[in-house]
Amino acid sequence: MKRTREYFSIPNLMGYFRIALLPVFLLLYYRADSKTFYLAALLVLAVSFLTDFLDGKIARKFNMVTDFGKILDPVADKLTQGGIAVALTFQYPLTVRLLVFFLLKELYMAVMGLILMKKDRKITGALWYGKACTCILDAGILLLLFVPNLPLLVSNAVIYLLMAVMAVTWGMYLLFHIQMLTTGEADSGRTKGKRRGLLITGIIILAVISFVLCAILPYRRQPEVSSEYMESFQADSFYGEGISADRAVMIEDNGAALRERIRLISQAQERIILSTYEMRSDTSGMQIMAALRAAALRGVQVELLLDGFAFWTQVEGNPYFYALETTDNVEIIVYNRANVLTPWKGMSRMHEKYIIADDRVYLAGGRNTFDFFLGDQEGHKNYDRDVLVYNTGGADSSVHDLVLHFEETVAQKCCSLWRHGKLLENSASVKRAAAELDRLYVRMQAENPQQFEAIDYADVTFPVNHISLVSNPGGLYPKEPWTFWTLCQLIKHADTETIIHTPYIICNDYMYDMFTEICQKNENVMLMTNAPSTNGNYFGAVDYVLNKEKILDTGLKILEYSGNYSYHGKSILIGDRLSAVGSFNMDIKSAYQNTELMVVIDSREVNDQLEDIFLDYQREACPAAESGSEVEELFSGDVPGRTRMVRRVIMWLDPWIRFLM
Ligand SMILES: O=P(O)(O)OC[C@H](O)CO
Repeated sequence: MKRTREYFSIPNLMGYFRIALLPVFLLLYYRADSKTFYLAALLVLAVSFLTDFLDGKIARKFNMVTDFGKILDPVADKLTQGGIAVALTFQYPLTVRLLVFFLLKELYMAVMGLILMKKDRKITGALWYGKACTCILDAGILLLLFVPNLPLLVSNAVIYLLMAVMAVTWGMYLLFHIQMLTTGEADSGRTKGKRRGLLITGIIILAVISFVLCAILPYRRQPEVSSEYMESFQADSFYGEGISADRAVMIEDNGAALRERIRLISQAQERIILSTYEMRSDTSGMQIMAALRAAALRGVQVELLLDGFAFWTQVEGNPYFYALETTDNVEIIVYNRANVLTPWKGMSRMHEKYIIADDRVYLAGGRNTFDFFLGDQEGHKNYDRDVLVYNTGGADSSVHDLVLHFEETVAQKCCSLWRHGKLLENSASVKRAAAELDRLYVRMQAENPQQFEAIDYADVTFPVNHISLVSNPGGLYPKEPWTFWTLCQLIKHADTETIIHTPYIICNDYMYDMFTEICQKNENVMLMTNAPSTNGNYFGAVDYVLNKEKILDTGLKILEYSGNYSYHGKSILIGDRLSAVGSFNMDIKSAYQNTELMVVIDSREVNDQLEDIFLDYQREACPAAESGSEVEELFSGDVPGRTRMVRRVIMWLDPWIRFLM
């Protein structure tokens, strides 16, 4: 009778109620595709927390503390924590790993608790690290739960931090338990704790310094171009006699750039290759993913090559990319995946941006795969450029060279297939993301059917004499500056009017010398770059201001672009035949660290088209003044405080690490 009364005491009934609330919370959170469901789920959780807070108080105040209650309360706590972790997997797939880790740790704690109890070992003093871990875990989980749609970088960082905190705590518990089992008691004293704390802080500081040095030092020296490569260069090979199999046209408008990508993907029959430096799951990125998934589902082989740094900030942990990757016929390949254990490899990036459909058509240029570059998205825009190349059917088409280039790139050791466990594949967030991509594709077809229609590319492209691809050597670490050197040789060789458009210009001495050499031979070399106020890249803006005199001293005629949006196009007009378009910025990173791809087109018509485009931009540009007040402008009152602060930090860092910027 007493037992029955214990089971049904008010605090214990509150404990059952808490457990009963769990499925309600999970159901609401799972269905939370609108604010109402989401708030309802959070309300249920709040009621559960309140009940937890009150049941102990009631038990103590009204003398209702029972042995059964002592077990029920922590069980309800753990179930709620576990339930929250499960709920998080609906939104953030990576929390599956957190959940597994959490369960393993709790299992260990339960088993060790039983062993210690059996051996009659009593724990004296509070285990501060256990409490600290619970606090940090709760704070992190509540952050993930209450702040929906956190940037991926933040949610990933929180998840990995929580796992690291759990791992450290687990390690400390392990030492504690060993001590308990061997000596029968364990010291949780403050002095020892303080000493251990200092040691850990010292180790962390040392690790951070070593990490930074290892990441930076390998890139301080930049290699020269080998004589072998120089000897292999033949300027004439960039020009063609007669008409080649390729036809080409510049794609200038961001809306057209998205439409042409969708058309190209939806018309592909056998294979799509997409190489992109950065891809996001925003409006345009989602449309590309939806189209790629649809293509894969109809049997087209889809290969997506992503850079390893952007992969970490945009892809890892993103349910839409998991949904795409789990689709049959899709392979996601990661170039130099960011790894904290090998910081010396970290600075080499895959920066090429191109998409190929079968052996028929490709787009290559400076556009990344997100809203700043694709589609007409409100509030997001950069000006940029692709060249669309159409193979009319001949064996001499550059599309074959590009496919070969892709295959050589992904065959390198630094490229790996993205693999993840079945656990993630089957998580609710991934399944939901796949369904969302499929619905989006149907909607795109209904709302914008024209972009799915086949067009005769011959009608919209110009004849071409020859197309050559220029790229840097493969491998990680600083590379010979093949692309920079080759472009400079072409400019030198042509000895005619040349206009370079680059969003940023950050040069080392070799690059300055090369420009000086070019300008001594050819007075008509103009370079347009963003004015500091228009430059979307903090490093680019600051370094330009600091080194403007040096740039002007080379003899280059500099124009500063100050239109409505930041200019991101990377192209060169060489005389009246050659046009180079691609990913190459006139900076040290593009010259020595990144993979880059420039498409050099010999075609008077394409050259004319690019010249008109250049003139349009140049109307909104002014010649750079010898010395200006740019430094003050970077920090003027109109500039938002946060931007000013970032610029100040970069200004201080620039002389030390400009080779990485
Ligand atoms: O703006 P992007 O896409 O040319 O990338 C610039 C980065 O610094 C890569 O080197």
